Amino acid sequence: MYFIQNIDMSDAIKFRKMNGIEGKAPFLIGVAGGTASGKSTVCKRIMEKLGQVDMDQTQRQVVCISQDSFYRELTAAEIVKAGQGLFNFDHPNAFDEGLMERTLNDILAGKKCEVPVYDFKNHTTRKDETMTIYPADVVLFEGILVFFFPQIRNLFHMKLFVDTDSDTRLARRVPRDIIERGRDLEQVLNQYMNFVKPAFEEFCSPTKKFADVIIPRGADNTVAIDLIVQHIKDFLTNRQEEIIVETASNNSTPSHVRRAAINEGGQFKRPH
Ligand SMILES: Nc1ncnc2c1ncn2[C@@H]1O[C@H](COP(=O)(O)OP(=O)(O)O)[C@@H](O)[C@H]1O
Ligand SMILES: Nc1ccn([C@@H]2O[C@H](COP(=O)(O)O)[C@@H](O)[C@H]2O)c(=O)n1
Repeated sequence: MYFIQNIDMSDAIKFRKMNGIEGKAPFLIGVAGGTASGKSTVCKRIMEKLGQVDMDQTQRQVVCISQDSFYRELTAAEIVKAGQGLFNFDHPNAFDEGLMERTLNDILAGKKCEVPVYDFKNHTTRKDETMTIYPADVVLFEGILVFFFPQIRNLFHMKLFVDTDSDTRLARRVPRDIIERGRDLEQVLNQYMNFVKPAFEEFCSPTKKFADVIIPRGADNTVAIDLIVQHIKDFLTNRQEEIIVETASNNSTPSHVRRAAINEGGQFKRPH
């Protein structure tokens, strides 16, 4: 107890970040659910309730990544089909599973990562832009098929499924795709009937059975979101307590040396 009271908390957290790379992986949470079920909104609410949204992204303890970043590059012929609403973006083959798995493994190893930014209007990733994901304690990974691929599913420490009824999802998807994703009404409805709905039934809905927590009604379900937030807070508190105890027993390394050990490669390393 004496040790704990004499430790500067901010130093302790930095030390855990340096240590965490070689020691503890971030807590990885998968958030699946049908299109427009509210996956992104649920993740946003979780981040808000944890006070993470207005924070500089290099300082965040909790970060969120979308599976949309991992749509694979299309061939010229596929891009033409996509423009006509004839490409199936809801099939598992539309994703770059390898890149997704490598990125999540890098995140679990505490590395800083560059994640593609997806452009729904052109059906491609932006060539000139990536999003930097800095090491964090908790990482949310959301998308329609995040539980479909066993190698990826098995990486999650906690699995959430956002379960919103399909009429509501369609009613949300139509205006979103027209306003934000550059589609017209006919395109959205054709794509929904030909690909989105059948693929949801074949590939997404069956993955609900893998979830630890099912969230009916998505972001409207404040009780479920509060329970999840409390679970994350407990995890962060336990981790901080471990840091304090470890820092106390490791106190031979002065704090200024530990801080200086944050190297330029974006990875935090233990001092030699
Ligand atoms: N509980 C809700 N009530 C009303 N609109 C919502 C709700 N949740 C999400 N939306 C809206 O529905 C659309 C899809 O939500 P989003 O969270 O992006 O879904 P997903 O990430 O599952 O595709 C967005 O325009 C969002 O603002
Ligand atoms: N070029 C693309 C790529 C994907 N889609 C649709 O996006 C949906 C997944 O995103 P959510 O935010 O809705 O989870 C998926 O259902 C694809 O049909 C697209 O329309 N165009």
